[in-house]
Amino acid sequence: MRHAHPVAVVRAAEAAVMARLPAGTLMQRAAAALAAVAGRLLRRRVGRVYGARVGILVGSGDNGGDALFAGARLARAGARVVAVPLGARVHAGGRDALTDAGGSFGSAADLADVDLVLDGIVGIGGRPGLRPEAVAALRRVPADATVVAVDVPSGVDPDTGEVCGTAVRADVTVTFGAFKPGLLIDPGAEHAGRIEYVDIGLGPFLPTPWLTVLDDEDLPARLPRLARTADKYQRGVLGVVAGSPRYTGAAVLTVGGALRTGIGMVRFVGAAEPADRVRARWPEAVVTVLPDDARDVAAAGRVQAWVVGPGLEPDDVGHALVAQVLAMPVPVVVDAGGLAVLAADRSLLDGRRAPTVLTPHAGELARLLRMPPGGRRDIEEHRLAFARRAADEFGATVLLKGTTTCVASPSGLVRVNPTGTPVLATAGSGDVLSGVIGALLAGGLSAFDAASVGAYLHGLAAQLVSGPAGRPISATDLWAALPDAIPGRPDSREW
Ligand SMILES: NC(=O)C1=CN([C@@H]2O[C@H](COP(=O)(O)OP(=O)(O)OC[C@H]3O[C@@H](n4cnc5c(N)ncnc54)[C@H](O)[C@@H]3O)[C@@H](O)[C@H]2O)[C@@H](O)CC1
Ligand SMILES: [K+]
Repeated sequence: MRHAHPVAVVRAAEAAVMARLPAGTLMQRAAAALAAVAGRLLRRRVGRVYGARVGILVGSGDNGGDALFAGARLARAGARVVAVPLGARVHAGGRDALTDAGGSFGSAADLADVDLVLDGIVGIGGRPGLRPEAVAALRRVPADATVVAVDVPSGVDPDTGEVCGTAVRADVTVTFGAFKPGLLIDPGAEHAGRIEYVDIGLGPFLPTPWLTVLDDEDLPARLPRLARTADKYQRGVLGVVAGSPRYTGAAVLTVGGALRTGIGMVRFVGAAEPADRVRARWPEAVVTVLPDDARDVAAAGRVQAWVVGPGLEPDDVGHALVAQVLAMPVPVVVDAGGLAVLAADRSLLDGRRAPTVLTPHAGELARLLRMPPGGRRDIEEHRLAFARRAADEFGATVLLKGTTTCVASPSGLVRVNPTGTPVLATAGSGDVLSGVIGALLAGGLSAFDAASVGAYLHGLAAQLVSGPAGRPISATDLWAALPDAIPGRPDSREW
């Protein structure tokens, strides 16, 4: 599992480590690793370091210092290194090291033919946005040069991923001591490119992280355990309240997402039209058709978790359905039309003790939070902050969909999903996701695990069907790929 720490935490850990080490040790560790990555990239690009052309964009702080010391190492290996100062001063030790090693200082015009650029304009000490001289220098960097950001791409807010104005777009970001949240969340994540993490020894001084990213190896231990003796009821039963006479497909997609994630049974509860569609496509689902006034959802039978909302209309019937489901003392996923009902009547969450997972995209969250027009854009630019705020305000686990899906728990933890792909931006893919999360909840996962593991599997399934070329997919393609996205469970050996 990767984890990230905000700047204030990284600074405190750095101070604690620096107090125990000779001055400059951390910067040398950072510079050595940075030079190693740059050397590798140069060998891949031009076959060697000797004679390769390297430009360094140097700001006035220690980020520039890292870049200059790394540049000195590359110059000693024979690279032709030119540094372009962009601030009021440059790191003195780094300046001397570079010139001693045979590197030089020049102007932005000297960047015209570089193979690789080190972005040492600002790191964790920078405010978002770049000054005009930095923007002008970036324009002189050849479009095909390899760009390596030092610690963070300059212009990206390391704590939030926010970008205001121009920011460096890196091929690789070499980050020191800890991932910063802004490297993992768009738009910052997109600017960071591939991230190379360098351990400079901060580990013992970092607190338990509140922001994490699941990796492949984290999955098996986080999936519902499939005990040898479990019957279908013990394995988990999910209730799905979805679809309306107008939107019938959402019900089919949600039930399919749940069944293909692995579950004991799905009980579908809804209006006659979606119920017919579900019966026809998923004969394994147990279907209950509700009367027109939508009374008595609970009479459908016992379940361990509910999904409510895909394809529901936020009318009186929708309200009655969401109210009944949220009144039951089991975990509930609220999606789509269910979120619209909640936005209009937040009191439906009053007194609820069992876990709730809300799965809005930015527009739905703006309505839930009753933001003024433009709220959606605000949320997209500050995804982390709004996901956490909503989790706190609603006392629910909030999965904010988007370019980087963030899952926030009411206790302040966040998981950022690494498997998202733009091919998932297609109608119905959210309905499948709610079924996946519902199945994991019914299987006994916590709300936070169910939402974050669900997002992970959903993204991986999309990647599997769409392939490395990113072939277009439709939501129903995810059904077939879900079983392949689910790794072996730890106790599968029992079989
Ligand atoms: N503190 C440490 O222990 C270590 C720090 N390291 C490096 O040091 C960096 C932090 O260094 P600093 O604290 O000196 O801060 P930075 O170098 O990140 O930036 C601060 C400097 O940039 C200027 N600045 C701020 N915002 C700007 C903007 N938008 N445009 C242009 N200039 C701007 C400031 O006036 C200041 O001079 C890290 O990101 C990392 O690269 C590494 O050497 C590892 C060890
Ligand atoms: K930088």
